[in-house]
Amino acid sequence: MAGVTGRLVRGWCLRAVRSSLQVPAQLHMSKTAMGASQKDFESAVNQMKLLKKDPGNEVKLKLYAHYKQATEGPCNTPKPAVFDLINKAKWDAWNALGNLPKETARQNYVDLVSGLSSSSDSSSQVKPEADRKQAGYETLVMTSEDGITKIMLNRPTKMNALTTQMYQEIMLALEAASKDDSTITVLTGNGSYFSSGNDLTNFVISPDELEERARRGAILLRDFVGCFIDFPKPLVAVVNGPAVGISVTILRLFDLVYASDRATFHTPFSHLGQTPEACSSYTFPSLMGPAKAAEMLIFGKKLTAAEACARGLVTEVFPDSTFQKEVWTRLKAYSKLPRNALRISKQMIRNHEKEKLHAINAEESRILQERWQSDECMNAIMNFLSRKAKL
Ligand SMILES: CCCCC/C=C/C(=O)SCCNC(=O)CCNC(=O)[C@H](O)C(C)(C)COP(=O)(O)OP(=O)(O)OC[C@H]1O[C@@H](n2cnc3c(N)ncnc32)[C@H](O)[C@@H]1OP(=O)(O)O
Repeated sequence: MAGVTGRLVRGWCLRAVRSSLQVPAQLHMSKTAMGASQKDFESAVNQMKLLKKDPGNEVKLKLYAHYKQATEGPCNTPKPAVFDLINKAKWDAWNALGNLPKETARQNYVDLVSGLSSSSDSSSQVKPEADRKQAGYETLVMTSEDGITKIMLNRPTKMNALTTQMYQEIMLALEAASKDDSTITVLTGNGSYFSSGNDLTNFVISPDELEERARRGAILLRDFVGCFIDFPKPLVAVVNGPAVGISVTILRLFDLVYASDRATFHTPFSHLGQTPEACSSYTFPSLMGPAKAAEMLIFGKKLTAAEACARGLVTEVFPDSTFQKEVWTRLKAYSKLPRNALRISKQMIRNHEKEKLHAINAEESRILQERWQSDECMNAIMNFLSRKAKL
């Protein structure tokens, strides 16, 4: 395996802390945080060994921190060096708990494990409707009003970068929206960004996991994009700010794309040692011609909203100061149109290409699976995570 991969993951000693690194997707800190006995805690630690599903780094860190706090008390070890990314992230998470009492940390750990166990009991990937409402979404805000279901990406402090959990929640949200009684479905972002694309910390893994994680990543990508290809109702992107990577390429699978004049459109795949996804290797050249598509997808040229509109990727651009008001007024009017007519017309427009898009999606995902294991890709991620490079 590539040397740089080893450096990237140095310190993420999964086996040593295995029991403390598995955290549920639905985290609920106990309000009665003093109740878990040492026996409950030990049993929770043992339960972790049986879990198969990886909940993602962000949640793993939370459980790691509570485990350390419960067993060792407040963090008083030296802060790891800035390039020791994994150990620094772990140290930060533990240190952030301050003087949280050991008993509270123990209870929180038990609660976390219990949530994870119940979520991993579910064998099907898509939960029944009632369950989903109960579980809610951690990374999205989903609302339904005036015939419009709005799915809002909700990690504003991370520029709505897409974690594994987020991809999964978006798929669940789309599935729910496809079945609800709304007319239109909207995807937008909370905060200043629409989305900064794939969360690059998704790549923080141990070297021996790389091949398997790349394989699972490719399946996730294929399924995620597949949900957009098959989405049966009018789908609208309300691009409230800059969009990067997959949050740009996916736009061609929407029926309307409204953008603030503050939005930019950036696909820096080559800079990241990666290649296009979301069918953009086919949809972009057919939309804007191969030369303009190459400028974006191969050379990573960042477009303004006006340029993206001129290339047909954006339907209409609005001044940022009136963006929300104008867009939602327009969408509310559209949502009063006959629902079935809208749906059937959308399907008539989209159905011609569906099969082809699924084949392209599968091929792009396969190619990315290889790219993610390359030195080029790992070096680029390393540079971003160590703050040597920004787009
Ligand atoms: C399984 C499916 C895979 C699909 C394949 C998809 C591919 C892609 O989407 S490729 C595109 C990937 N995205 C990027 O390369 C963007 C990386 N981010 C940046 O270059 C910058 O963060 C920025 C230009 C988007 C914003 O810069 P700035 O305004 O200076 O803000 P910060 O960099 O300080 O960001 C605040 C905070 O958010 C974190 N963050 C932002 N984007 C990402 C990201 N994509 N991945 C991980 N983290 C991200 C950033 O690290 C900061 O975090 P803190 O330092 O903890 O505050």
